[in-house]
Amino acid sequence: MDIVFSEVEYRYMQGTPFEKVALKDLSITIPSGSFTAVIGHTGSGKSTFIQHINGLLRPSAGSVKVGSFEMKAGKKKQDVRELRKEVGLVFQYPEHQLFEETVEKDICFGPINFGLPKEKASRRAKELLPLVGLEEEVLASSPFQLSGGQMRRVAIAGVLAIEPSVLVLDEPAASLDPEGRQQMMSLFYEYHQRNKTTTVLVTHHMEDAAKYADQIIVFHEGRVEMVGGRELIFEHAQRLNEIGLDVPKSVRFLHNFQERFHLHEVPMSFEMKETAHFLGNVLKGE
Ligand SMILES: Nc1ncnc2c1ncn2[C@@H]1O[C@H](COP(=O)(O)OP(=O)(O)OP(=O)(O)O)[C@@H](O)[C@H]1O
Repeated sequence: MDIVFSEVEYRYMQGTPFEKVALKDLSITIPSGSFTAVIGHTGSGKSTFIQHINGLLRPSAGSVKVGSFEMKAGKKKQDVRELRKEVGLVFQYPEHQLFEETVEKDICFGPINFGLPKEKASRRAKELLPLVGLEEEVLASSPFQLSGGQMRRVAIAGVLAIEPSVLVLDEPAASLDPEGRQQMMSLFYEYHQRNKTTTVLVTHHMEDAAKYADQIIVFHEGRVEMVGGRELIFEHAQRLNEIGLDVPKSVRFLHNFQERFHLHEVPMSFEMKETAHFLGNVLKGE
C-alpha cells in the first residue's frame, strides 16, 4: 500500500509556549513494495515522520494516507486499530518492550490481540524463529533470561508475527557491532525481498541506505531536503556533508578518483559510479 503525506505539518505541544514545529510542509509518497531509507541528522524530524505512519502521531496540518486509511488534521480522534494491523513499527531498542513471561507469549501477543486463534499464532511464532536467527528451544524461556541481542530478535519476531504490509524500522540496529548490524539489516532486507513488504528504515548509516534502499529521503530541519534513488548519494555528496551527514567512504573514493584522473567533466553513468562505489567497498574490505 502506498503511503502518501500531503502538506503535513506537525507541532509538538501545540498552543503552548513550548510549541515546536517538527515537520513542515511535507509532501512525499512511499510507493507500495519499496524499501525506503530515511536519513537526517539528530532532531531533523525522522521519528516524528515515521510515527505518523502507524497513527502514533496525527498531523497538525495536512493529511497522511496509508492505503485507504486517511488521517487528516482537525479530524476527531480516529480508531487506528485497523491501521496498526497493517503497519508494524520496530522502535529503537525494541527489546525494552518485552513484557510477557515466555518468548512464545511475547511473539504471539500481537496476532492474538488482532484476533488470530492461539494455535495459529503459535505456529507463526515457530516459523519466525529461524528467520530472526533463534532456536526453537527459546520459546518456553523467559525473554529476560536471553542476551540483549536475542531479546531484540524476539521483539522483532513479535512485530513480524502480525504480518504487516508496511514495516517501519527506527534504527533497528542501533548499538550493535558492525557484524550484528550487518546481520540485522540482512534479515530485514531478505524479509522485504521475500514478502514485498513496504519497508521504511530510519538510519544514520548512509552505507545501509545506499546498500538496501531503492528510495532515500533526506530530512533537514523538519523538511524533505532531497529524495531519490541511490544516485542521490553520489550526486549530492557535498550538500549531504554540508547538512552534517557523512557520505560513505566509497563515495569519497569515487570523488578522489574523479579528481585524480580529472574526470569531473566526464559524464559518468550510474553503472560507472556503482562500479567505483563497489571498488571503494572492496578497498575497504567489505
Ligand atoms: N515529545 C517532544 N516534545 C517536544 N519536542 C519534541 C518531542 N519529540 C521531538 N521533539 C523535537 O522535534 C524535532 C524533531 O525530533 P525527532 O525526534 O523527530 O528527530 P529525529 O530526526 O528522529 O532525531 P534522532 O535522530 O535524534 O532520533 C526535534 O527538534 C526534537 O527536539
